[in-house]
Amino acid sequence: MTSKNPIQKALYLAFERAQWSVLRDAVPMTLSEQDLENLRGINEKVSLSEVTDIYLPLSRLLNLIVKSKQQRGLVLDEFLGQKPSSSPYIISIAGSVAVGKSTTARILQALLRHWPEHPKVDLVTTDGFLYPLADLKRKGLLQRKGFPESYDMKMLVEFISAVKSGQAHVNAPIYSHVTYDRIRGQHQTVSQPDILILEGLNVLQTGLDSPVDIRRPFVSDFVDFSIYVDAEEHLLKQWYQERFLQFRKGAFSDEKSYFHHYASLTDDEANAIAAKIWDTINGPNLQLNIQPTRERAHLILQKGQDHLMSHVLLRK
Ligand SMILES: Nc1ncnc2c1ncn2[C@@H]1O[C@H](COP(=O)(O)OP(=O)(O)O)[C@@H](O)[C@H]1O
Ligand SMILES: CC(C)(COP(=O)(O)O)[C@@H](O)C(=O)NCCC(=O)O
Repeated sequence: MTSKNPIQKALYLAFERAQWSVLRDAVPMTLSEQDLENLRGINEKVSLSEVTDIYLPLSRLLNLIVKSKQQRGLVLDEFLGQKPSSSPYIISIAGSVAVGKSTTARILQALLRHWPEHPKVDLVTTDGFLYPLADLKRKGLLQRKGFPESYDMKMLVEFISAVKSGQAHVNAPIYSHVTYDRIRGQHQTVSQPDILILEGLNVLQTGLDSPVDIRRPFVSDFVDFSIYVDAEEHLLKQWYQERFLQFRKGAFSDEKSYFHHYASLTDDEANAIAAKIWDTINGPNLQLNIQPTRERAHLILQKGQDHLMSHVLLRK
């Protein structure tokens, strides 16, 4: 739990890890060896107990919530005397840089696909909606990457609005952590999924947080269920540094990598650079723009040491 800004517990039903995990007993779904193998492929560091204790109960809860929304849609269609129409159910996942949003999103995508009510689950990350690197440099925003002003929010809102309205094919730009930039000429097409998971540090932000046009719709206007992944900042900084070291050994060795010049650093040097990036960009962004949105979420997943989930908080 982040001690500096305690969560308003009165807003939530709070579950300790053990209380939450027993809810998995009611999951009428088992994972085959192959499923487990596939989940391993998402992130080999994620433990099996994390999947069974935390993510299976969560996928069951989400399945019940999505089903009830789908049933409500059918009732509305009958009432209006119209042909069955459907719009994707949108789940958003917010949280700090390096908290594990994309890992959480990919596990949930894999589990939610198992439910017969919603086999088509797409995943989009908001990184692609960062302005291209050249624009960020031109606008002097390189040291503000990840801050609200570094995203093309108009483009993001138009994207999510088009998906929600049931448009047949909607394109999203793709971001590369290797080139540190939007990939030119490539996009991801979203074609009427049953569920869309939208993952990014900004998905709970509104224009009210920064001096931009407050009349325009926000991402959250199109989101049906929002999740915030939370952890104390000293852990987040440590996870960021660990990921930076991993990238240094892997992706940074690619000549196209934006951080290629870091590939030859010692571990200590790389750690110091990652700490500085954290202290000057990602840490301030967390404190100013991300953590203040936490209590807008329907569900908060709280992580402790080793990424283990310690508490689950569900909005009453
Ligand atoms: N459940 C988990 N168990 C172990 N390591 C994890 C877990 N989730 C994320 N990580 C690790 O933490 C780092 C950040 O995760 P990532 O999903 O890339 O975060 P984000 O998308 O929030 O920036 C990565 O090195 C990832 O391997
Ligand atoms: C692209 C990001 C804004 C968001 O990333 P994510 O939460 O997906 O890790 C972030 O990774 C980033 O580039 N931050 C700027 C400072 C840095 O970490 O290089």
